[in-house]
Amino acid sequence: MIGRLNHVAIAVRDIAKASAVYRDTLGAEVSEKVAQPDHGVSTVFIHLPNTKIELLEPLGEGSPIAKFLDKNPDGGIHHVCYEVDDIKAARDKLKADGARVLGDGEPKIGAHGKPVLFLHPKDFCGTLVELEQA
Ligand SMILES: CC[C@@H](C(=O)O)C(=O)SCCNC(=O)CCNC(=O)[C@H](O)C(C)(C)COP(=O)(O)OP(=O)(O)OC[C@H]1O[C@@H](n2cnc3c(N)ncnc32)[C@H](O)[C@@H]1OP(=O)(O)O
Ligand SMILES: [Co+2]
Repeated sequence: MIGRLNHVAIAVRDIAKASAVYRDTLGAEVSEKVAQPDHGVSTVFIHLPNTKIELLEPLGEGSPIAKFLDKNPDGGIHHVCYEVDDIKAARDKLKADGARVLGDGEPKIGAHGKPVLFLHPKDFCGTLVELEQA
């Protein structure tokens, strides 16, 4: 069902500082910061030849990455995002198999303008999984 690795997300407290590490120390191509108010985060994408790194910084009250950063104050890998051809078909199969789809279960539009869903980390080897429609 899952296809390409779309991105690996890293949660950070200071996205400007993290962007500088990737741009200046690691020599990567780094995008501008974009606010994603529907998701409670700001994002920066690092473009690598075979995938992307998504830097996440909390935005507003009740950000979904706030607790994660409380537990991991230096930041850390927050989720992996896999592409699927049909996100609603993937959701329905995963639910039928007993996996927990987060939120209200309806896809939201993600950072790439495509539908995304999140799956509970306890059902996927301790890793929060994002699905993005290819
Ligand atoms: C920009 C848009 C989009 C894109 O297009 O790329 C994005 O990436 S948005 C990214 C941010 N959005 C989300 O993360 C949405 C989904 N997340 C959630 O619904 C919640 O954050 C959560 C995963 C259900 C966690 O809930 P929370 O209340 O924050 O924490 P808990 O303490 O209740 O966590 C329960 C349990 O799970 C462990 N956990 C939490 N987060 C992670 C994680 N990222 N990776 C691995 N494990 C995680 C947490 O430690 C708890 O475990 P125990 O302590 O053992 O109970
Ligand atoms: Co993501």
